Amino acid sequence: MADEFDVIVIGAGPAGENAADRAVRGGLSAAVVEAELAGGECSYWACVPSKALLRPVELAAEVRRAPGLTAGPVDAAAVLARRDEAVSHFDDSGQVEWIGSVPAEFVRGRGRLDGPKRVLVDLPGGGTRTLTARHAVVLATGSRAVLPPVPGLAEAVPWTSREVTAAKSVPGRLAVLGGGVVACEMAQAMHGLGARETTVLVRGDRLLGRMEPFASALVAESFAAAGIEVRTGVEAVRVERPEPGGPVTVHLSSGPPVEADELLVATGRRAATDGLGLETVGLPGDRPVAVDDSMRATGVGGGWLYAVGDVNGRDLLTHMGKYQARVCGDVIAARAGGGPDDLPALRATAGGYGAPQVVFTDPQVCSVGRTEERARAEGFPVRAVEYDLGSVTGAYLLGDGYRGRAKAVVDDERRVLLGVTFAGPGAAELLHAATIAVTAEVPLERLWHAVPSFPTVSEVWLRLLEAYGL
Ligand SMILES: Cc1cc2nc3c(=O)[nH]c(=O)nc-3n(C[C@H](O)[C@H](O)[C@H](O)COP(=O)(O)OP(=O)(O)OC[C@H]3O[C@@H](n4cnc5c(N)ncnc54)[C@H](O)[C@@H]3O)c2cc1C
Ligand SMILES: NC(=O)c1ccc[n+]([C@@H]2O[C@H](COP(=O)([O-])OP(=O)(O)OC[C@H]3O[C@@H](n4cnc5c(N)ncnc54)[C@H](O)[C@@H]3O)[C@@H](O)[C@H]2O)c1
Repeated sequence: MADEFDVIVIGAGPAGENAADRAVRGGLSAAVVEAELAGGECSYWACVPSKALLRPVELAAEVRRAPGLTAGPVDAAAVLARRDEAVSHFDDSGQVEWIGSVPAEFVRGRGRLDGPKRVLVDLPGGGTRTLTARHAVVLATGSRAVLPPVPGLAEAVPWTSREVTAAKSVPGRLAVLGGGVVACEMAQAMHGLGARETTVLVRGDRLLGRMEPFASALVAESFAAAGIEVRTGVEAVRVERPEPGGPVTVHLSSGPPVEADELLVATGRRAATDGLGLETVGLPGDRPVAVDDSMRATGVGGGWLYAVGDVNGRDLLTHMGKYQARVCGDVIAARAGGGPDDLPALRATAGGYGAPQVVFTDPQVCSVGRTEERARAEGFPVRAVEYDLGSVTGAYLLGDGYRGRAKAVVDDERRVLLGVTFAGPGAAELLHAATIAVTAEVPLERLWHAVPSFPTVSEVWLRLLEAYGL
């Protein structure tokens, strides 16, 4: 059977769904092809379950900081049950229905390119369906966890982000390889749910290596206080697991080996391009699909191929993938209709200076724009100011021993913000104000008139501006 649509989207994660939605809003027809579950990694094995696991752990920490309240042990079984609800028990019928309501045609199966504007879908029951696109094909296939080539690691069948977010029980002893976002969030969630011996094995010299160093230090301090062991400067050199599912031993470049009941590997992700047929359109199949700011794949004749979300390797974050997808769907509709395709709203430029991101640890770490190190490396005339969040009355009132810090990186000539980082319990909701200030390049002299309410944590904005000299 051959079918023709204006736009064919491969991958129904948050990015693919949004690309289809915007293209249809622009007057085009669309088909969305999905090999596993509509909603993608984010809904079932990433953002949603990880935050469902973290929230009670975070709340217990909040309660412990509040005088007069007592936090009992977290009921792991209840938290896992709530997580199951949050992932709809791996039933994607709600998402499939939503795609139908766009309206777009949902096609279940594994899609692959077969030359320009042609997509072959391997159907779950066998057989292949051929789809052709009148205007565009959008790749939105996401990313997959990487297993580094450590001897014995693959044979040990460790957990990746998929298994830890879908865990049916909590191991007593957990070793975590990696020091990035997945490692930190999941170490904290599992430890809070009962993994009494949790050991994080970090190759570099600190956790969250892409964040401001003070944020890494605050998370490390919190982990130490909670009893999560962090070993920095260590490489896994060999992994042993004599019995499938039994204890696992990680041998390290220095120091004693770590024995655990489960090993989580959280050492980054790679674009999901396997078997996607990129070679049939002249693209390499072993790397993210490079795109321009309209999300059009570079190096493909005719300009009909686009890539949004994790698969283009730009910013591996759901909100950034969805943002790219809105631009992509709109720009495809504009180009199909012969309208102007170069309006500012038709270019995804937000990632270029540093995407907003929240790490949902306790303390939360959130940042937007450039770190001081990056701003200096890019040659900006930088002046950075910091302030102790715990000294802000609104933060002090949140609980005993509130620990946090904020930093603003300022372009000292233009007197606009290049980046902002907050680390502290409940800091996540501070981030969007920073995102607006950084994105809109609000001059500090204007920001001075944005008066934060008393007593809120946002008063740190005033303190940062005072520290700068206003
Ligand atoms: C543990 C964890 C926690 C995270 N937490 C957050 C968070 O809190 N906030 C945040 O912003 N980001 C978070 N992320 C990142 C976020 O999950 C990704 O950035 C996001 O899912 C990317 O969306 P996407 O649509 O590009 O890809 P995905 O969500 O990966 O969706 C891609 C879809 O394409 C399908 N697919 C792949 N190949 C084919 C094919 N050939 N044919 C048909 N279908 C195909 C897949 O089955 C999948 O459904 C987290 C990631 C992890 C691992
Ligand atoms: N809250 C959120 O926004 C959130 C949560 C989870 C994941 N994510 C996104 O998902 C993506 C993937 O997360 P991640 O934590 O897997 O990747 P990451 O890139 O954040 O961290 C990977 C870590 O593994 C280390 N590493 C790499 N190779 C290694 C090796 N061979 N041995 C030991 N350590 C090694 C790196 O130094 C780094 O510390 C990130 O880009 C992140 O933005 C976002």
